[in-house]
Amino acid sequence: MADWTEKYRPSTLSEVRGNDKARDAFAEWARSWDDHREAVVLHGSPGVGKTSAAHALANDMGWETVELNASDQRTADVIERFAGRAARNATLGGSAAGGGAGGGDTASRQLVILDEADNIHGNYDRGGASAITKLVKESGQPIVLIANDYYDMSRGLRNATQEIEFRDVSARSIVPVLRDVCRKEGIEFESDALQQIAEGNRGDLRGAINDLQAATQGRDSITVADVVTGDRDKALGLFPFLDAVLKEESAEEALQSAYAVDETPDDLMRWIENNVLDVYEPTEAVRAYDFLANADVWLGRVRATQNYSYWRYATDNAAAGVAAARDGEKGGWTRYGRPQFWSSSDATADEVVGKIAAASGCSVATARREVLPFLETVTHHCKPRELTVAMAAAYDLEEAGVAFVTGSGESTNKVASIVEDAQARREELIEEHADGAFALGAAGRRDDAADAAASESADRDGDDSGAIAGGSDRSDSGGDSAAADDSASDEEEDDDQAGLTDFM
Ligand SMILES: Nc1ncnc2c1ncn2[C@@H]1O[C@H](COP(=O)(O)OP(=O)(O)OP(=O)(O)O)[C@@H](O)[C@H]1O
Repeated sequence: MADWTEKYRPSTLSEVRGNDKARDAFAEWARSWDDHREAVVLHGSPGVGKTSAAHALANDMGWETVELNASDQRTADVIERFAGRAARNATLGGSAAGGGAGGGDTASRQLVILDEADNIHGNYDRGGASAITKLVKESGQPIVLIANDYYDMSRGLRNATQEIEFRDVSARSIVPVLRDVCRKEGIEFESDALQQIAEGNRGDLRGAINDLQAATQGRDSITVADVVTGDRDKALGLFPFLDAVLKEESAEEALQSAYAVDETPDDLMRWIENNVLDVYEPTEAVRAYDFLANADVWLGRVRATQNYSYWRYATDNAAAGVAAARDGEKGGWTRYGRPQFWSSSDATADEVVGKIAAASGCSVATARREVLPFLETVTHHCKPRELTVAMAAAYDLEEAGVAFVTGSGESTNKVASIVEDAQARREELIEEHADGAFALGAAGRRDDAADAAASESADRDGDDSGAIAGGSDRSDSGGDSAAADDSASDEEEDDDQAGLTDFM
């Protein structure tokens, strides 16, 4: 079953509904691009047609597109390689003569589309943010930045761009889109049912199309009674929920059940994923995995952008999609298994907080409650990288530990390279400690050059015998690092001081 939001994505600007003013302004921006050469920001809520408008415009103009998504790693380097090259690829005779419905230069124009431009601080590294501003200022090709929240973009970027707001799509504009979809899919409808879906989606056309698809799954008509609204008032347990999705309920009902379970979409998806093969036939499972993969993409976007409004698209796919992948209802009893990652992630969590507690001299409870959330925030997705390396070195974390704290995938190259650098850093620190000890023994005084890192910790120890006491008297293995020395020395007064300086 194809995803209707993709199947019915507008292919020309005239099919983008409900934002006529924005659409006209956008077309005008493109037509006059050779005169002003500025990038444009399309901003507005999720699912109102910004990305569709960008692709539709390129189609209308006969321009190619180059797209860089939030899920791509958008460091300065990557931006330069992908977008920069395209953006600077201006033709020598780059004027807009001929070609394309809008008169653009089809032979050479490339529309550079950058998604999630408002997430520059949270998601891009610093190099990425300034690379984008530079790109926008120097581009030889038209650039469209897409953002949910215009004012989350840096002032520099805002000043360097034009701006077009996409408003929430009114129910009045959503209903005809739903009607068109029904006609194309051969589905009879009660107008009130479509009206109800439109109103329930508060301006989000993508959500409305998803709901229509869920509600009409396996039928050829839709009535008001088919459109379930409102949450169930009782929280639903996980096992009844799995029965609902994998065995009993229609797509629409399964979606409502998902809303009634008191779990995040990430966890729901893992439960479903972990159990689907015990219930589904192979052909059903193939279809179900397509939806789970989609759900995973949306969850990735949530993690990358912290935009939790994408959660519902993950739920649409994981619950309604997986239910729709089933051929009819199923019976019987199934021993549902708990997703395995939970126990291992609990074990990893215990190990990580144990290491933090040992290195910092605080209790495990404090490490869990006070220090870990702080580390999770400052090293989210391994950014900034240097800080993540320093943290991994300070607490001697393995890949599972780094992945757990940062929320990055354990098997990624990024995490592996961070752990490698952290180990190199620990070895350097150990060597530095040894040098300091040697210098002290040979010369009878502290050698300035001997140990910049160890001197700080040794001095804080208040122990002039220096690096030897600071470096090797420790019984715990984490004591080799300067960070462990720092924190252990201060443990009595302050056990929640695992600040940046602790492991820098
Ligand atoms: N204004 C619209 N007209 C027609 N279809 C739309 C419109 N807005 C959304 N859609 C439908 O919803 C889908 C998603 O829209 P699109 O990706 O363009 O939204 P968006 O505003 O870019 O959202 P996001 O910020 O989440 O990327 C489209 O593929 C299309 O099916």
